[in-house]
Amino acid sequence: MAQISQKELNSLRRRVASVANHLLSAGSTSGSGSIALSNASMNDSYHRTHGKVPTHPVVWEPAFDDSGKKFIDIIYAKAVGEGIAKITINRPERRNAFRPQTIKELMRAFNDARDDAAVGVIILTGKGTDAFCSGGDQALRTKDGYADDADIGRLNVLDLQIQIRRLPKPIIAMVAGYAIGGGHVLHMVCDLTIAADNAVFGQTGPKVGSFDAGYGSSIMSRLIGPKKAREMWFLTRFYTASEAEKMGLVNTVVPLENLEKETVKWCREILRNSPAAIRVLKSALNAVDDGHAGLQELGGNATLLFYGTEEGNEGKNAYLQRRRPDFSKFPRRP
Ligand SMILES: CC(C)(COP(=O)(O)OP(=O)(O)OC[C@H]1O[C@@H](n2cnc3c(N)ncnc32)[C@H](O)[C@@H]1OP(=O)(O)O)[C@@H](O)C(=O)NCCC(=O)NCCSC(=O)c1cc(O)c2ccccc2c1O
Repeated sequence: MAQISQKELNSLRRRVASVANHLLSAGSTSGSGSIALSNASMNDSYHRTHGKVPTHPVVWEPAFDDSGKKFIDIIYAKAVGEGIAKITINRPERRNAFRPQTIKELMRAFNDARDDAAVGVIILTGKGTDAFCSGGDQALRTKDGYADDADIGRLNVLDLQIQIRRLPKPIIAMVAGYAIGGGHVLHMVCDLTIAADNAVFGQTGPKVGSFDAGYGSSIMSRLIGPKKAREMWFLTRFYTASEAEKMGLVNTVVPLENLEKETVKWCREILRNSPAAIRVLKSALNAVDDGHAGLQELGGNATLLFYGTEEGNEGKNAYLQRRRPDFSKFPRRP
C-alpha cells in the first residue's frame, strides 16, 4: 500500500476541514431561515447578500517553520482549513515579557505565516488571561539592550515592529490582561486590537528608565492624538479596556470568555474579502506614517498588480522576443 507523508496528510486534513467548514457555514445560513426577515440593522442587510459569518468552533493545529528548530518561547498554530495563524507569546510566569529569543521566534513564525499562501489573517496574543505582553524582560536588561544567549544586548523588538507593519496580511492583537511597555507598543503596531474586558493598557518607560521614541510614540500619537499620547507616556498611567476603547486604542472590547470567539469572527469576516484589496489597503493606511519605506511598500504592490496585466507583459515579452514593445493598444486613461 502506498505510504502517505505527514505533509500530504496535513494537506488532506486541511481540505477535509475546509469542505466541512463550508458545509457548516452553508447550513448555518440556510438553516436559520430568517435571513430575509431579519431587522434592518446594517450588518443584517450585509448578511442578506453575503451570508452569515460561520460561528463553528475553530480547530487549531501546531504549526512550524522550515528552520527545523523548535519554538520555546512562543506557541505557533494554524486553524485547520480556515486561513488563520495564531502566534502566542508563551512566558506567562513573566506576564509574557519578551527576551531576544522570544522576538527571534516571533519573527520566524510571522515569516512563515507571511509565506504561507493559505494564511490570510494572523492573530498575535499572550498565553493565559493575565497578560498579552509586559514588554522587555527587565531581568535581562543590560547597558545595551536585552541580553541574548551570547550575552549580547538586543533591541530586536524594533525589527519585529517593522515586520508586523510590512507584512501584507492583517495582524490582529488579541489582548487579555496587561499590555504594558514594549508589549503595549506591539498591540499598537498590529492592524486591529480586540480586547477582553480585563485588559489593561499602559506605558511604563519613564518609570523604569526606558522609552520607545519610534513607533511607540509616533503611532500612539496617530491613534489617540498628541495630547493623550503625552499623557500616556509622561504620567505612565494604566487604562482599562473601556477607557482604551474610548481613546481609539482598541477596536472593540468583549467579555474575556468570548475573546477568541470574537477574534476568530473578525478573522473570518476579513477572509471573505479580497486579499489583494486588503493587502493594498494595509500598505496605503501605513504609507504616510512609514515615509519612504511606506511608499516603497505601497509602490511594490502597484508593481505586483502591474505584472499581472497585459500591458506589463507586453514589455517583458518584447524583450524576450527581441522586438520593439508595442504599447499602442493600451489606453491612456483620463
Ligand atoms: C505587567 C504588570 C503590571 C503585572 O503586574 P502583576 O501584579 O499582575 O504581576 P507581577 O508584577 O507580580 O509579575 C508577575 C511575575 O512576572 C514578572 N514580570 C512581569 N513583567 C515583567 C517584565 N517586563 N520583565 C521581567 N519580569 C516581569 C514579575 O517580576 C513577577 O515575577 P516573580 O518572579 O516576582 O513572580 C507588572 O508585572 C509590571 O509592571 N511589569 C513590568 C512592566 C514594564 O515595565 N515593562 C518594561 C517596559 S520597557 C520595554 O518594554 C521596552 C522593551 C524594548 O525592547 C524596547 C526597545 C526599544 C525601545 C524601548 C523599549 C522598551 O521600552
